[in-house]
Order: sequence, then structure tokens, then C-alpha cells
Amino acid sequence: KEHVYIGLGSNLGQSTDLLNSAVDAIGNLADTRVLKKSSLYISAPMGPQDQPDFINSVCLIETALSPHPLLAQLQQIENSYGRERKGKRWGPRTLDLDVLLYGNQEVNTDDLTIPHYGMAEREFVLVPLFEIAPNMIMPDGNPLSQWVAKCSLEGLKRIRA
Ligand SMILES: CC1(C)Nc2nc(N)[nH]c(=O)c2N=C1O
Repeated sequence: KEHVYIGLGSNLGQSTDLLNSAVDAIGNLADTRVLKKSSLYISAPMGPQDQPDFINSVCLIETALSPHPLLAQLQQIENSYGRERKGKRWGPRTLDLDVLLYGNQEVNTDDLTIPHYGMAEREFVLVPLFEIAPNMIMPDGNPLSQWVAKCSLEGLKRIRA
């Protein structure tokens, strides 16, 4: 079994309820259990601003699923929540599930990159991750605390759970 950190995001629908039930769905995957989950955080969209604010969180799971089977299961959970297509082109998402870290493993395939490529620039990932793994040493050898210290942080608000 491996310790895997999953990033969750949503900016469409009842995002807080969505994220909470998505963590439950992840915990119901075969040979998988949720060990920790962060608070929910709200932040303005990074990238295209013409969409609603995002709700984000991070959870730590222990799983026997290897990376690609886990990815397939997470995509099934995304589809089960995100099926209502608003007919718009690539717009806001009901649910994004990203594999951030999978033990100390690296994966570089066209459909899966671990550690998640954008982690270092995403305070909406780093802050919830720091909440549940304050002593983490990042893949580049730096302590996570150093990364979080660099984040602006004014853009991120913790939601009273
Ligand atoms: C569009 C893009 C890059 N921006 C985001 N911005 C925020 N704040 N949170 C996200 O989860 C998120 N996800 C994305 O995919």
C-alpha cells in the first residue's frame, strides 16, 4: 500500500458538498482508505478569470491501487459528478481530482504526470497540503513549509467547515 495525496477542486454546482462527497467516494474505492483530509479553501480562479471562484482541498489516502488504475477510478468519480454538461465550451468544472504525489514514485506518461506538474505554483494545492502534511519534504528536496512561506496567501480563504 502507498500513501497518495489527491487534490480536489470544484467551481460549479454545490462545490462544498461535492468535494465532501467526492472524498467519501474516494474512500469507497477498492483497497483504499482516506487517512486525512484538509479543510476546504476558496480562491479566485488561477488562469481564466471569467469563471466562478474555486473550492479546493487535499486528502491523503492509503491505497493498493497502482497509479493508472487509481487515475481511472478517479476519472470515474469525476464523470459521476460532472456529467451535467452546460453545453458551454471548456468552462467551470464540477469536480477535478488530481494525483499530486504517489509515495515517492515518479510517473511520466501522456495521461499521468506524478508529482503533479503544477503543484509548486498552486497555493490552492500547497496550503491545504501543508495543513495535513506540515513536515513534508517536496520532490525537489525543499521542505513544503518553505514553499508555503513564499505563497502570497491573501488570495486563499479557509472555509469554516
Ligand atoms: C483553471 C485552473 C488552472 N485554475 C484553478 N484555480 C483555482 N483557484 N483552483 C483550481 O482548482 C483551479 N484549477 C484549474 O484547472
